[in-house]
Amino acid sequence: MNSLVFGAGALGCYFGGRLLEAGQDVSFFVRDKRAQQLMDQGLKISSPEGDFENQNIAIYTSVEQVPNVDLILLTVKGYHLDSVIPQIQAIVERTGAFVLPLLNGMEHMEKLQEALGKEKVLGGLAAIVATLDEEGHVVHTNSNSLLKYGALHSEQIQICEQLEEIQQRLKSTFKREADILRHMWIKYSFITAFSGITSAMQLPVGYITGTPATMNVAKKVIQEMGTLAEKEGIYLSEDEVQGIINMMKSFKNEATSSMHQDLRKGLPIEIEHLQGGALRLAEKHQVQLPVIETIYGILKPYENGRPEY
Ligand SMILES: NC(=O)C1=CN([C@@H]2O[C@H](COP(=O)(O)OP(=O)(O)OC[C@H]3O[C@@H](n4cnc5c(N)ncnc54)[C@H](OP(=O)(O)O)[C@@H]3O)[C@@H](O)[C@H]2O)C=CC1
Ligand SMILES: CC(C)(CO)C(=O)C(=O)O
Repeated sequence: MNSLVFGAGALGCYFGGRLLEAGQDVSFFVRDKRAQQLMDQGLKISSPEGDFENQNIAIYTSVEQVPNVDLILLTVKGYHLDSVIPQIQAIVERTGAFVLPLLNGMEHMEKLQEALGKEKVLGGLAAIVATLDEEGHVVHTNSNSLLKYGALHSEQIQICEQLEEIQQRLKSTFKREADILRHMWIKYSFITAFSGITSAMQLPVGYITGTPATMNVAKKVIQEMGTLAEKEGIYLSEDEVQGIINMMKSFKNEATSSMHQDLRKGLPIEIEHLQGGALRLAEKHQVQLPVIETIYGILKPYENGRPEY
């Protein structure tokens, strides 16, 4: 299988690196600055699952350079999505590749399906805590990594089977899920609470789990996301809702969301893609999400980085 990682940030380099390590044919679609950095420094991963380094990765910066690929791992941020869709579309039209998006959230799914056709877009999510350091190397900080994927159309069965075959050679866990949309909604519910509240508090998760009033806010966000999931045809059981709450408790007190980390660094945040996306879906279904709406309102000024005043 020949894969293209579109967006060589923390997630793309981590999973792309693991696929390379397993002997897969992998290339990276990047912008000029990142291309230079990867050519100068190579791809490096520092991880509890094992360090990895490759000094000679295949890099493309224009759609015309991309060879025949079977799978595109889409690992840009939500706020990049609209600008990359035409490029993805051009690659898919020429190569027939399937797209496995690993972005948090759900709004990208409909946009990608509209642009590429439902048969081309798999379901997927990533559970990992990773970031790029100042040299552009991946730093993976939790103990393991998990990539979940699954078919959303009968034409995707074969590519899922091909992904399953790779698993035994991978240091990361790639897990095929029959009900991938349910898993995506669980992750979306978790991240909407986790990212929104850690960013609004500007404090790590221990201040959610250790403060009953704040934990109550998290529970309300998760309940609101449950209501939304149900409107989208995914019923989250009480056990699943409790599982999402437990997920928050499983993090070390000092851990925090990537949104909070980005906010601290003055970088853009995925507020529109995550909380904004939930509100747009709520409007479509005519439901109210008052707690998410409040968090969205508090964080919106930080959307493009810390405002100067
Ligand atoms: N990091 C994590 O631990 C996790 C992240 N996620 C989700 O995964 C997604 C990606 O996150 P993450 O990897 O952290 O983000 P990063 O910011 O590290 O990476 C995104 C990459 O996309 C690249 N990109 C943007 N536009 C283009 C373009 N036009 N062409 C090529 N490359 C482009 C950026 O390149 P450039 O350098 O040029 O800006 C950047 O390297 C997000 O939705 C996030 O919420 C999910 C689970 C865990
Ligand atoms: C929770 C975490 C770190 C990993 O799944 C994540 O997705 C994020 O903070 O954006």
